[in-house]
Amino acid sequence: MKYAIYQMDVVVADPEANRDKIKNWIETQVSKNKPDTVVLPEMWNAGYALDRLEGLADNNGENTIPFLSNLAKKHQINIIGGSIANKKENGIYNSSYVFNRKGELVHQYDKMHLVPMLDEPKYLNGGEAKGAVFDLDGVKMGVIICYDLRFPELMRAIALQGAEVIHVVAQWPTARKDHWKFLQYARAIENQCYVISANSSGTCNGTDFAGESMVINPSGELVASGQPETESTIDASIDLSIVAEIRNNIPVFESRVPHLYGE
Ligand SMILES: NC(=O)CCC(=O)C(=O)O
Repeated sequence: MKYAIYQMDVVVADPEANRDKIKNWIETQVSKNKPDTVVLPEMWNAGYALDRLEGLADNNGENTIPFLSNLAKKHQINIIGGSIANKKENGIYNSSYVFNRKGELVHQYDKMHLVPMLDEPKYLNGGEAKGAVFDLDGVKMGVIICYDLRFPELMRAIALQGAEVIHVVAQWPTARKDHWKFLQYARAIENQCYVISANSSGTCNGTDFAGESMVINPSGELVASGQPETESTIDASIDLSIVAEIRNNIPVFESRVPHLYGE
């Protein structure tokens, strides 16, 4: 499966400009490399303009869902749609949508762990749906959002449901870039799955975002990565046969003893 990852400089507080950027970027990728799957970063509609989200957030995906669905269908690509600020009945969420090649919405997820260091708990509601897997081109996959990466329980739950590829969509700051990188290696190794991330670059309210989006294989080897702090595209192909191979050689899932973990 061929991937193109958009390590995007999100235009703060300008959803229309960001939709234009994404449309142009997808059209360029399709004409250049014909990817099977593209990945977008976190909060790409508004960035971290949290105090202005009342006016900027989408309403239950009413702009984002048709926008991404049409692009997926038109170009026959899968889209891991990053995430957006999204207004629902009882508040604003950080919501992710995933579309298959037919433009069908196959998965949605609201970020469950809100990041205190970026003030999310003050402005957003946390999602309450259980982590779940979806299917793209016959492959079981998952998606988590940025700060979720610090909670191994969530990725483990998704891997236990059979995910072979887990995406991390992010706006992770440069200030903690080593955590960003090492946690992704750890999650890939412990869950013996591909970890594929799309981080943003650029700056919002004095916070610089790290870039360095990554593709890590189930053995913990780096397949591809983006430049630090620079808008760019990461192209990578993944070989799914490695997942079964590593899971056979080091049978971590069979060696688990959950009844002894005191949960
Ligand atoms: N957008 C985020 O969730 C950032 C997470 C972060 O800054 C951290 O975990 O550190």
